[in-house]
Amino acid sequence: MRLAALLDDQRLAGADPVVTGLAIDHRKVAPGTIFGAFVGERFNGEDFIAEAIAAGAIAVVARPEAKVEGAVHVADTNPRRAFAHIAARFFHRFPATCVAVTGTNGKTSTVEMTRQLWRMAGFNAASIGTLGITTSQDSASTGLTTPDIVTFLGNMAGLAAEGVTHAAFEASSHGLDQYRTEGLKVKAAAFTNLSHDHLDYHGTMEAYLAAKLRLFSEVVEMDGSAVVWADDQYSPAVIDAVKARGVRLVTVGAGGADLRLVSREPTQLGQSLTIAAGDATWKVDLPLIGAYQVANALVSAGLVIATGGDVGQTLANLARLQPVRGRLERAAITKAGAPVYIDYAHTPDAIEAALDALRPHAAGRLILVFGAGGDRDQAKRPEMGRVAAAKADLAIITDDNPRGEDAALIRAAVADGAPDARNIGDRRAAIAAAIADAGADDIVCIAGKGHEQGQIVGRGDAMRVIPFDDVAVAREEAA
Ligand SMILES: CC(=O)N[C@H]1[C@@H](OP(=O)(O)OP(=O)(O)OC[C@H]2O[C@@H](n3ccc(=O)[nH]c3=O)[C@H](O)[C@@H]2O)O[C@H](CO)[C@@H](O)[C@@H]1O[C@H](C)C(=O)N[C@@H](C)C(=O)N[C@H](CCC(=O)O)C(=O)O
Ligand SMILES: Nc1ncnc2c1ncn2[C@@H]1O[C@H](COP(=O)(O)OP(=O)(O)OP(=O)(O)O)[C@@H](O)[C@H]1O
Ligand SMILES: N[C@H](CCC[C@H](N)C(=O)O)C(=O)O
Ligand SMILES: [Mg+2]
Repeated sequence: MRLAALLDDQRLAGADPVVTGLAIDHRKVAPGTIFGAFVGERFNGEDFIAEAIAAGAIAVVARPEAKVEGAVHVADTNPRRAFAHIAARFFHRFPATCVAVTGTNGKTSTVEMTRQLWRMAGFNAASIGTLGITTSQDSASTGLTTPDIVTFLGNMAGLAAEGVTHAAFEASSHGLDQYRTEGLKVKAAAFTNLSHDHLDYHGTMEAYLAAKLRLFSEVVEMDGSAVVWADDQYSPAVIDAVKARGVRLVTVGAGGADLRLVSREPTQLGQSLTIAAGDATWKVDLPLIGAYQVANALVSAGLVIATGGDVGQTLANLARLQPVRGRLERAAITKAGAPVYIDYAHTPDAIEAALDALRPHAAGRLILVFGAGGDRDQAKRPEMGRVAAAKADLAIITDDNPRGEDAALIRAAVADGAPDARNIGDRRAAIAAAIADAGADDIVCIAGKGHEQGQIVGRGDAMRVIPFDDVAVAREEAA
């Protein structure tokens, strides 16, 4: 592809070079690359423009005030957005139906369930998010929920080339704020919920909400749909944004108009749901426990239906959903007979949702092992402690990716909200203590790491990932 066509600028037609690729890190620039120079948290990408051009960059997308000599300066006051749109034109072929999910909790679960429902309907479908890239054949990890824009669009184009027609992706608030999942046509966007997380980055709940709302007010296609979980405190704000934009609104939940949750009864292996859609009422045996899984399943069904799925078939297929890795996943039964669940809860709200999900299944006590990540939102730590103290019968605070911080100080901050909790830094020892303490009627919940495969310690060059898998450790300690 040639630069003039890509930038849609005929003035460049004279000496029109071939674009070979795109990069946002100057160390990845090769001859023929378009370089995106962004002002970040740690670095100013504009400081690397000269080096990028020396390495062969033919154009630089940067703010108007940036100094660009020896390459085309694509000046834009919002270079991240401009770059995303150029990158989308470069990769150009994406799955025909792409949908995005935002919210504090439930994004990974929802994109994965959406993928499964599409697959059951016979489509070649994929999901992209915290679990990496998942198709029916394959799964590959990417590190971040939403990696950088070049990786994201490159992956999406790769999926399309493999024949994937339907893709669901997580739009994290960081990703939305930094235009990391931009440029391709989003046919439907979903909102799950909003609660305390990532305030280290966004500062206030208002700014955090605003980052998420952009998915509805700017990103989703005008002829697309917004699927909104209706029962969250912030649902009205999202619905207002959807109405202001004028895209089609689909609401789901007890207060939903399109898929209305009429009742929910726990069964031995899951829950029996009654769902009203239009004039019809459907009974669904969802093979998953917990109110939160119902929410994610209904949002997924909403996305599938909003993009053309049959209502009856989609709701019937909910009965065949497979559990999502690390989301209330039962890993083991202890010698005493207590089930051990692994969950990815790492916010106050998620801990509450996970414990509420398990409570009806515990004749005895709920034992919780949990911790908070380092170099992330500090304000959520005592809140997580408070929810744990209120909702668990025994809480054990342990380490969860201390990163560059002193692990003992992170645990102390959590303990501020849970003064009676036990404090066992070593995660394996904490899991072993919970398992040893659990009686036949008790349930153990190990929260915070879900599918993760390592304990992250240190920062920068000193960062190390020590292999650690909650599921494997729970099985070993329960054996
Ligand atoms: C706070 C944050 O989100 N940071 C992300 C962001 O960094 P940034 O734009 O601030 O980048 P920076 O490091 O200051 O550098 C500025 C620019 O200079 C460039 N640069 C920098 C150094 C250099 O030598 N050469 C160079 O060209 C960089 O590529 C960048 O474009 O953009 C980078 C590239 O896309 C990301 O790798 C980085 O994620 C960091 C590692 C991170 O930990 N992010 C987490 C918090 C995150 O994003 N998490 C969410 C999950 C949220 C959830 O699901 O709950 C996610 O979506 O994964
Ligand atoms: N709809 C929901 N409401 C409340 N809590 C939920 C909901 N869905 C999931 N959770 C809780 O949040 C945890 C993480 O779920 P999931 O990975 O699906 O969310 P996510 O939004 O992708 O998280 P992340 O921000 O880390 O990417 C779950 O293990 C569960 O404890
Ligand atoms: N996507 C989440 C993951 C947190 C998981 C938890 N194990 C931690 O490290 O805090 C985040 O970036 O905040
Ligand atoms: Mg996720």
